[in-house]
Amino acid sequence: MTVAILGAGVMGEALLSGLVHAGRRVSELLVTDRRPERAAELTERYGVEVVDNPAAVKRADTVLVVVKPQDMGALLDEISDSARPGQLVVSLAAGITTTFIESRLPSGVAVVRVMPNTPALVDEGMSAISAGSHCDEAHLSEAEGLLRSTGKVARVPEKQLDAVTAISGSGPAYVFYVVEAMIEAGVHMGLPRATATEFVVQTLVGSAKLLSDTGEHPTVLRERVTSPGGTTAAALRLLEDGKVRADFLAAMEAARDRSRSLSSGEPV
Ligand SMILES: NC(=O)C1=CN([C@@H]2O[C@H](COP(=O)(O)OP(=O)(O)OC[C@H]3O[C@@H](n4cnc5c(N)ncnc54)[C@H](OP(=O)(O)O)[C@@H]3O)[C@@H](O)[C@H]2O)C=CC1
Ligand SMILES: O=C(O)[C@@H]1CCC=N1
Repeated sequence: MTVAILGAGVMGEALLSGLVHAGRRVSELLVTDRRPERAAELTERYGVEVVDNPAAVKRADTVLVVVKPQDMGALLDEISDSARPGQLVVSLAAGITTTFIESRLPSGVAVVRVMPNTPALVDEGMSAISAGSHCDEAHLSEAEGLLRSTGKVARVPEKQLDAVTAISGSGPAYVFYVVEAMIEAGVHMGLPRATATEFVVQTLVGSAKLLSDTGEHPTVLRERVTSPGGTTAAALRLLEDGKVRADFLAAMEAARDRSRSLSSGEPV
């Protein structure tokens, strides 16, 4: 079974590396990229064959499309003549609907839409997948199996994908933003940058493990840290006064709205 990855950027490489680590034979993988030097880099790193987009689609059973949303229209036009009914096309592009993709490919091509995230690079990704209109269970299971090599996978109705994009697709960026802010705070208070970084990163890793291993609600875990009249309560009061929680809600609504607008080709 041959799998082609069209677009070998951040997410394309995460998929490639996940598939290779999961034991998929390199001889059954193909990659494409707009910049030949990037494709050559991946050949050197993974031993994978680089071809052009139409050739990749002709040779592959399953095609993973991992270009930016703004590049999807042109790419689909380029591969349309090479795609065939029954073939599976899996799109990872934010905001691009299965209807948009299906309308640009021959009828009968099965389309699955995925929203992954960058922890896929370390096999700790969270991917949501949704079926297009010509998909059967075998297509969905196939897509699920491919994504599982980069972390967890869950099926969601496509109408939830814009919210998922806002929460888990963009989510790592919010976490890194908070980490940056905490490190800067440590530096402001006189800690060496390396010390602040080590303490913040391990606090993040430990807290994530606590959430995931115990399954406890974050409110319970937060309350356990917050001693009456103590240091945490003093910090949290400031965050509440600053409406940080409300800002998070508004920020993620902005991400969801941007995801919704991408299919219509709204300019950057
Ligand atoms: N990064 C993330 O956290 C996430 C990204 N996604 C989605 O994944 C997709 C890819 O994102 P990301 O990997 O970050 O983006 P990148 O820009 O890193 O990767 C896209 C790659 O596709 C190449 N490309 C563009 N057009 C073509 C084409 N016609 N044929 C072959 N290759 C092409 C680009 O080349 P060039 O460099 O020349 O532009 C680039 O190397 C996006 O649609 C994004 O919405 C989804 C969830 C999370
Ligand atoms: O910022 C973006 O548009 C992409 C989709 C989700 C994460 N990165």
